[in-house]
Amino acid sequence: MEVNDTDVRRERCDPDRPAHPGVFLTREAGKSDHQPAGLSVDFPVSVVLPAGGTGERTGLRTPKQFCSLLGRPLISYTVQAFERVSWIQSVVVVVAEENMDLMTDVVQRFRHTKVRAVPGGSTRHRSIWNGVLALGEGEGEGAVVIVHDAVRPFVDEDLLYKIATAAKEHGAAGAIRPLVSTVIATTSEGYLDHSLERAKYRASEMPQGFTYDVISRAYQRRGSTQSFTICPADRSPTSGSKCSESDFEFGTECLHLALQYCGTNAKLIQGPPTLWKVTYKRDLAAAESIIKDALSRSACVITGGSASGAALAGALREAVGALGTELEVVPDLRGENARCLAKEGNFILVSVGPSRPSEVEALLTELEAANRALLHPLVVIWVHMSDSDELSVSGRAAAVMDLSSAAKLRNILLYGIQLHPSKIGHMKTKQPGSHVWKSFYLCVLPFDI
Ligand SMILES: Nc1ccn([C@@H]2O[C@H](COP(=O)(O)OP(=O)(O)OP(=O)(O)O)[C@@H](O)[C@H]2O)c(=O)n1
Ligand SMILES: O=C(CO)[C@H](O)[C@H](O)COP(=O)(O)O
Repeated sequence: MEVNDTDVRRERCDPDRPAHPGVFLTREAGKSDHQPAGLSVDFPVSVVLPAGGTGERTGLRTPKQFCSLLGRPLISYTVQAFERVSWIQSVVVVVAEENMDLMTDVVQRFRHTKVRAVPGGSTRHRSIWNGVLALGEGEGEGAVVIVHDAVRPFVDEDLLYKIATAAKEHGAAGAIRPLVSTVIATTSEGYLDHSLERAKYRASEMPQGFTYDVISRAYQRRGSTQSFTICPADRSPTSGSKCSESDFEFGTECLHLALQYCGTNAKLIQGPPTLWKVTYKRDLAAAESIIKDALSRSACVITGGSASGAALAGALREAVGALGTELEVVPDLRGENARCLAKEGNFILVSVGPSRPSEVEALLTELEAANRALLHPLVVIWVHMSDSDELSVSGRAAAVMDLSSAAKLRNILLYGIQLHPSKIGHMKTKQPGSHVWKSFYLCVLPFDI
């Protein structure tokens, strides 16, 4: 999926206009290698992810948060988005009682480390409140709680930081987006009653952040005798009233509860278009394609150290660079180059001359040891250029096919491409994108797909 520059520019000029839904970056669970330099907070931050819904609007039997995107449940992507942020201490995922085992399995399979699952309630507000209660007062004074729908997987650290620090300062903060459609009120007979001036309103999105004091008091039930200290952000709560059963049953907005019952005016922060919530079945397909797109944006090319391998890799880099994919070329994965193992992206192994499936085997072993195919399928392409007339019908092709079948069981998709120099022509002397590169693509022979 391409982000159209014009859309992005337009959004920058006119914040009231929504643009393209955008892209996101994934990282491995528990790792924070992408962390923008210097982001840290000096107060505890925990997260509540409500994931206790049934996803009725998708029309699917499986709740959307457990639907699989590239072999991994949606909830795992959302958890990962928080887990990779070093200054977030813990994540409470709230799931329906009957899905507790499923969630435990997700946590184990994808090796999530900061996560705890607790049972949800019959509505979103009840689930969120259960999550806040599970955090407990142990969170302590001054702690910030971020609430985020489990079905909004594309949230980045920058925004989380802005929300957390604004919540700390103002008591509550929430992400907003410009409205896509005008909001109108209807009469009970189904006629237009009035319409709202679109530019004055915003869509309330997630994440939202609260000091622990504010969120705890916002959810205090009527009739509850528990007392809370008054937090600094407190101004004029509505005549001492507390959250009603009707709020718990029909409410859709935590920021509203903070305003109504703590007198806290949330600070609003415009977030990126990627905050959109997976609601319908088509959103699952869109989320998967965004993930796929992000995963195919970069790859590491390993040349084996030969000059011919490096030349082939260089030509490949220029060609795919023109298509928007970034290639990092290294001779091997030793020493400094081992950093490529920790980076997002796929792998291309280039070899020129005699075929050596053992090189491929060694790479697969390294990738497996680094857990590179744990969170999503990893693509490895072996590009082999050989003068030999014998192209694919050979013992070595069979060997690669065996490797490919074994790799597939480990979530690695191995593809083999054999190039024959006589069919490629003067590849090195031609510009990327020229007819020679077209023939590069045309003369590939897959060992196994
Ligand atoms: N009793 C509930 C209902 C909803 N949620 C969570 O709140 C988030 C946003 O809600 P929504 O998109 O409405 O999810 P569902 O209620 O599952 O969807 P639907 O309304 O289509 O049934 C989701 O992560 C959902 O799992 C929850 O934790 N507990
Ligand atoms: O945007 C939100 C809060 O501001 C919520 O995600 C939204 O209200 C959830 O509503 P629903 O569960 O009905 O989709």
